[in-house]
Amino acid sequence: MSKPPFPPRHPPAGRGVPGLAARALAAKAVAGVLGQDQALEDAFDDASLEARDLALARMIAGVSMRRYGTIGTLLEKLLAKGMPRKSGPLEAILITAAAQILFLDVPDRAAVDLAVRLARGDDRAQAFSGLANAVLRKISAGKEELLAAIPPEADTPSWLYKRWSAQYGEATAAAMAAAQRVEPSLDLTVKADAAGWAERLGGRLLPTGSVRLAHNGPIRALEGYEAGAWWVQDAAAALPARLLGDVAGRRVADLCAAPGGKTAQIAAAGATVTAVDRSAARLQRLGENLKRLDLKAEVVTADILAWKAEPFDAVILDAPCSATGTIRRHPDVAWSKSARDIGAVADLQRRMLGRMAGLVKPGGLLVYCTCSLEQEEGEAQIARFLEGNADFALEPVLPDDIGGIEGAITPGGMLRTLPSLLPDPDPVMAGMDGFFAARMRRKG
Ligand SMILES: C[S@@+](CC[C@H](N)C(=O)[O-])C[C@H]1O[C@@H](n2cnc3c(N)ncnc32)[C@H](O)[C@@H]1O
Repeated sequence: MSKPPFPPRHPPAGRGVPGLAARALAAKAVAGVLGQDQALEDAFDDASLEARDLALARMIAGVSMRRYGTIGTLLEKLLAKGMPRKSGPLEAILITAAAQILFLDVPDRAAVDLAVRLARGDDRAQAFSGLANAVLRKISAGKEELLAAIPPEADTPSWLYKRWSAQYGEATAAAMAAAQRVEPSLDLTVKADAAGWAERLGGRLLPTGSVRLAHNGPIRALEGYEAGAWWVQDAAAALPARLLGDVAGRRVADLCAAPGGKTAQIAAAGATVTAVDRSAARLQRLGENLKRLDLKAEVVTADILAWKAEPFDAVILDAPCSATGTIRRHPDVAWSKSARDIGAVADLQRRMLGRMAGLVKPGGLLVYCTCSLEQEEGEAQIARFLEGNADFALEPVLPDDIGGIEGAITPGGMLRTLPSLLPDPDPVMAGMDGFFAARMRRKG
């Protein structure tokens, strides 16, 4: 599908028409991802909507991106002449309206009417408001039949699906694509008494130690948030720091640390942590998170490609990556990345890893991790690192390190979680992000 032109000129706020402002914001957010590679979440940062409308806009935009492949295929089928050119926000309006009709509990009539109003309110889209009305009514009238003709993998970009089939095999790629179509649960890492918090919050204690809740409302309203008893962290994201073992009393460097999920884990485990990140804004969030959790770390704003320090007992490097493992939580990532991005981040990761040897004491541990499903950013990086650093040896991940999920350990002894792991009869309670981690020890 073509990308919507920019900037979309949406009507001011649709004052007086209930629900219009939420739809306008959802369409703007989707247009931002598709046309400008903006992160979906950034669209909601400065939005001045009431909490209810903001939540609705987020939900509509989220499902629009999660099911963008399906919706795009349908629109291509129904628009005989393709998406009209120079139609401004029309495409984003259609995508977000189709998402409501097909996947949300919103009256179809309201979704269609508000989409037509939005189109009429934009000088580039208004000529196509009749077309929008006709297409959306067709979707509403034939939804079951239209959806039945689209395969589940349509919601994963084909370049990515091909890579996953080649890396993991067709059946696993299909299971991963299917898992990403479901809005995931909320996972928490707790400071202490995970079983007690699972019970108190009506959640479930996972074998890995995380607490899982079927919750998609505001986080701050949950018990224990203000008291700093837990933080939000996908079950898979909580595993790499566990590979450091017992860090109590150790000096540990957390590199590429913000917003601090792993810093909090390591500090809560009793280590003296140095958290390094080059983004001051993200480190500010790390500071706020640690303050709420009543945890401490030395915080350093620096580029780790240049940063020097006395060697540590252990180092964890959570390198910047293509983030393809986070698509179930951030479905926009699927549509804003390309194969080229993988090559670029892999090169940066290689350079970062190249500096790690000097930061680990003899006998100390190095854990490298990324939230990517791409082997160039994982297994291949470690193979290259070990080839060039004979004083490091892989220390294989053991089932006990990760709550016994043997399916997450590669034949080579590295951690490789997939969205299709942790199956559950309730799809919302299933799955985990795609993460890679390897543990290496520097010879003493
Ligand atoms: C995957 S995120 C880290 C997530 C974090 N470890 C956590 O668990 O919450 C990657 C981080 O790398 C940081 N980063 C990217 N390039 C960097 C560099 N050259 N030096 C230091 N930090 C960098 C980014 O600012 C970003 O915060």
